[in-house]
Amino acid sequence: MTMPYLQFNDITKTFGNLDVISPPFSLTIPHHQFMVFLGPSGCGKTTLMRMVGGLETASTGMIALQGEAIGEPDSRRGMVFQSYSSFPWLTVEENVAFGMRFRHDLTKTEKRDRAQHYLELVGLSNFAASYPNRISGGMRQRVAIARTLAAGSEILLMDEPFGALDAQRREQLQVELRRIQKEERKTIIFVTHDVEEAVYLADRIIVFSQRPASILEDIDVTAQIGDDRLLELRESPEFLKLRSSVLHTVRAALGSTQ
Ligand SMILES: Nc1ncnc2c1ncn2[C@@H]1O[C@H](COP(=O)(O)OP(=O)(O)OP(=O)(O)O)[C@@H](O)[C@H]1O
Repeated sequence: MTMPYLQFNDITKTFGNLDVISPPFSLTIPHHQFMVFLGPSGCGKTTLMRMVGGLETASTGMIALQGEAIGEPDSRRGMVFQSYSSFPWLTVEENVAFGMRFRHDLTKTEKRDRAQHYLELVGLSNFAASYPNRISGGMRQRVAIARTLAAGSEILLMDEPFGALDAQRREQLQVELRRIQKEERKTIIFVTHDVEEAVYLADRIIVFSQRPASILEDIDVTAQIGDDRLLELRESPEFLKLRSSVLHTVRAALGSTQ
């Protein structure tokens, strides 16, 4: 039997008197899966993600990565949040290189090559020497993604990373992220409120109930719309059908009838 890659084993979480994850939450995420967590505000998605990152501990239960309990944050698990705080006194390339500061296995030249490779991947080669306050919010988000990839994280934990972007940049980054995830074979947990974004990006969507969070639905997106996410797919009948059914599930989670 193969070892599960990332496994939530009977997790519960309480903050004081507040039950955030309950009943015990269990989920297995295979290697290289693009997983999207979708659910009402405040239901506990971020808390679950922070647990994978090692920033929060479960009240009961365990999260295991390849059979080993998750502990302190390390560079295997990289986090990208909605608002990225870059260092204004470092260039774009230096900000990306900063993600590799603990990679003592890499020489200075290798770090530089890697930084350039990932900047190219996110389409920012021409801005390597720019300073963060001279580029747009969307570009800064790409810097954050490049930095996390350059660090060599095999799991990307992304908490509404595109939330603050305008629709056009958001769509562009969705396309790029999906491409990078497939090319680099990353495992991603991506939190969003946006159903369209969820369906476009995900191999699989977990829809959460209101707090305390439990799984309302586990949707195999790839089985329904395939692996190849061309932009045109968003207008296809199968995409629209799935989007509408996910929307209904999310509305049901909020307790409204329509
Ligand atoms: N450190 C903490 N101490 C006390 N309560 C907390 C703490 N962290 C989170 N909570 C509470 O736990 C609940 C779940 O929060 P969480 O951020 O995980 O939700 P979420 O589903 O990610 O919400 P959103 O989509 O709005 O970001 C919220 O009610 C929040 O106020």
